[in-house]
Amino acid sequence: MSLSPGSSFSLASALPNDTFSNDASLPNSTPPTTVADSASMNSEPSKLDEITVDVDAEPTISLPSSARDDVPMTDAPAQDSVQEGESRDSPIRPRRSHAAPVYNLSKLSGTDGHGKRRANGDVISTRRRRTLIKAGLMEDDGFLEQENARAAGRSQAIGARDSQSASQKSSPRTIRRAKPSPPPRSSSRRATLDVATLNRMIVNTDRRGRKSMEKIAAPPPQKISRELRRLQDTKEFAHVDEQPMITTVWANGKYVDPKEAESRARKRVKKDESKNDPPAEQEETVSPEPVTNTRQRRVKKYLEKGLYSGQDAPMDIYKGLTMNEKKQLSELPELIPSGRVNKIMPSPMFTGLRTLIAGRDFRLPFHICNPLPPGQPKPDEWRKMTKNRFIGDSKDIWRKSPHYHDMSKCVCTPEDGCGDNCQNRIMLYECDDSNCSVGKEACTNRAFADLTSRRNKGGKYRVGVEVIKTSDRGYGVRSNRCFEPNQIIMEYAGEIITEEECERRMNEIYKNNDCYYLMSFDQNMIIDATTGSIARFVNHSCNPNCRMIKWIVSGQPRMALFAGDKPIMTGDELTYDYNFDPFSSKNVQKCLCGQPNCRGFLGPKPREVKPAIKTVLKDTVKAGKRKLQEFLGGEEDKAKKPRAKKPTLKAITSTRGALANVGMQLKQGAATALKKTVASVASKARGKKTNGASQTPLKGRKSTGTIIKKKLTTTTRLVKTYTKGTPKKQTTSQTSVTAKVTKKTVSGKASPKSPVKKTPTTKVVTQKTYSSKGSRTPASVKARKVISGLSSPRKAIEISRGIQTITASTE
Ligand SMILES: C[S@@+](CC[C@H](N)C(=O)[O-])C[C@H]1O[C@@H](n2cnc3c(N)ncnc32)[C@H](O)[C@@H]1O
Repeated sequence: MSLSPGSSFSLASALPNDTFSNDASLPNSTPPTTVADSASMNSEPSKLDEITVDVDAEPTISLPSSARDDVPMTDAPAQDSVQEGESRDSPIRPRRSHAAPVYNLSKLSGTDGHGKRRANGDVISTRRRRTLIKAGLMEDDGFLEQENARAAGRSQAIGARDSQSASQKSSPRTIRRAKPSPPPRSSSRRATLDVATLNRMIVNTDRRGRKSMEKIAAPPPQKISRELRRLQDTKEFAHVDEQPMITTVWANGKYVDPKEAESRARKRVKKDESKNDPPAEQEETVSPEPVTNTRQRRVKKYLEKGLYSGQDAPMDIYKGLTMNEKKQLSELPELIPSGRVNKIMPSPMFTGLRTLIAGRDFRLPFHICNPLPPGQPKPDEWRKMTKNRFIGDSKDIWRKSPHYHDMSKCVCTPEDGCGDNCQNRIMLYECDDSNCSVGKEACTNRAFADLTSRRNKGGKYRVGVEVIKTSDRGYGVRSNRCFEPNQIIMEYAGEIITEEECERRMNEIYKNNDCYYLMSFDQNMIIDATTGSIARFVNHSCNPNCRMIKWIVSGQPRMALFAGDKPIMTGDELTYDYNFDPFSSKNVQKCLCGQPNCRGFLGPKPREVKPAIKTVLKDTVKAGKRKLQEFLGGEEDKAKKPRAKKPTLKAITSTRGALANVGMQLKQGAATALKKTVASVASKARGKKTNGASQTPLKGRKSTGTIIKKKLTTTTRLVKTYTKGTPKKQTTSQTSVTAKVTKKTVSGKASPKSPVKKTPTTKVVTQKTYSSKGSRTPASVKARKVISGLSSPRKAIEISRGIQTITASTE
């Protein structure tokens, strides 16, 4: 093998400390097999061998094809080169003639001095050894040549070769090529590289190429999970099915038997065939071709005009609209006419254009609880509290003040169920085991207990209310469910404070507030629900659907919001009449309840009613007196005079309802209000009975006469109360209380003036207590206190500033 002088390169081989496999330990045991070996064996140590490669002598570098077939590709060039330089017939060489060429790469690359790796039992040479089997390097016989040529001045080598071949061949191409090639580059980056570097480059190139080839040939194994690795040798992994796979077909949740399906399909085909079969005479002529799929595709029918047929979009959608509506319409991009007329299923919106523009409120079905999604905004200052808490001196005052234990006791029977006639109910006392013998199951006068158990069960439906943000009145409360008339909804709970504390808070803490949450309570104390229950968010309305009522529960007064006389539907905003006392004109707030009877501002009930009441009262007093006279006279001279015809009333609904009606009648100024009231009570009672709305069993009700008497005397007493006392402060509480007094009177057959003396029953005793010690009567105390509070000295008035008076609550 020889290279032209110009194209020769030096092949450095590590000779003295060559780390070639056996060289260090057994120099003679393994004969040199490569150029490097032979060179190293025959040359002086630490001397670079210079191998001259003749680039032009192509046959010497690339084996003849015949020879290549016989010899492994990797070995051929090396062997050839050996054959050239050495004796092929050497007794030692042939044995290893097929060995791959080995290069001492560390030596070649100059990294032989970098370090050594010690192995057990090895005699470590002083140099690091690195063996590279140049397998594949010579696979392409032109590769080495090209690399060498490139490294040692490719242009020169190729030029030389080209010129030679050009002289040999005379094809036009070769002629063209024979043109004088540009002079070889005198300086090239690679040309100046030493052999070691070049070799390293060759090796690297080879390694990279081989790797990439390997990658293409066999992509790197994908990472598989441990479980799969364990399964690798299983048949399942290899997708080898030992048993035949049974596939089942299911349609509409039913197993489809393939045989059955097949037979059915066959039958269907037959049917179709028979349908499509030509007449018998033609049958003979038709060749028996196999029928493939004779089923015809069904033609789809589209509905051109459907539900809204005849409601084509108007060409001029602005026609007939007002200017404002036109403007609004033009702002709705989806309604801008596109020019296309929708002929298929026109939308009904074209007929409801106005509705679409204006929008329309709708009401959910009554049984749908549709709570707001969580995360609604809540006022920062609100701290929720579901039970009353005494603050400061209020506790001591409360302790010292009279309590209401044993002040009312009902005599209902389980059949009565503590209905409308229940003494406790009438007195606004909640029944419990201490004052009611009917029992938990049958008693229907345990609203607060019911509320507690309902809330304890939890859930939005049971709570039944939620805080909403109104458009103009701040927060409000709406129902999440339906409530029956007079059903308890929620308790108004908060901090119970004294008047002094209230005043302090008003002057110091709430002085800049727009909203007040102060409610007149009991014993001249106030519930401040700034920290309190949800009920504090209930807004005012001049035509409310709820009432705030104070009840005595286990001897303690408690306030709660109750549904009014009408049921409350899901989604209704809950309101009650604040009967607000703004104290000064500065505090007067505009009422935004939007009711037809709105008073225009948040304030007490109008005083204009007074004269009317006075007039009415006078008349009513007269009428009442007359009635009473008649009644009492009738009682006394029963035998002498025939009694007035009694209405056939068997039950009444509630005293409160009746009295509300009375109030209404008084406002109308009718002197005959009494009669009408009685009539309305009677009719209402009848109605309730018919409808079954009342929870009171009718069985236990007393005689009609008694009930009517009660009502009659009630009215009388009411009138007297107003006449004697402070008619301005008419309240339902008063009426309720008065009703009791009257009832006593009736049952005791005593005069209204001295009901106590003539009350023989337990009921009467209780009532007597109230009437004789008016200040101790819970409801009357409450009512009177408020009344006196409103007309009391300045301080009291100041304190009541912004307080929703109890009169409002109990209405
Ligand atoms: C007890 S708070 C009711 C809850 C209050 N809306 C809130 O956002 O907290 C009473 C205050 O609500 C407002 N309010 C209640 N009802 C109103 C009505 N009908 N019109 C105007 N404002 C009302 C007034 O500012 C009043 O002082």
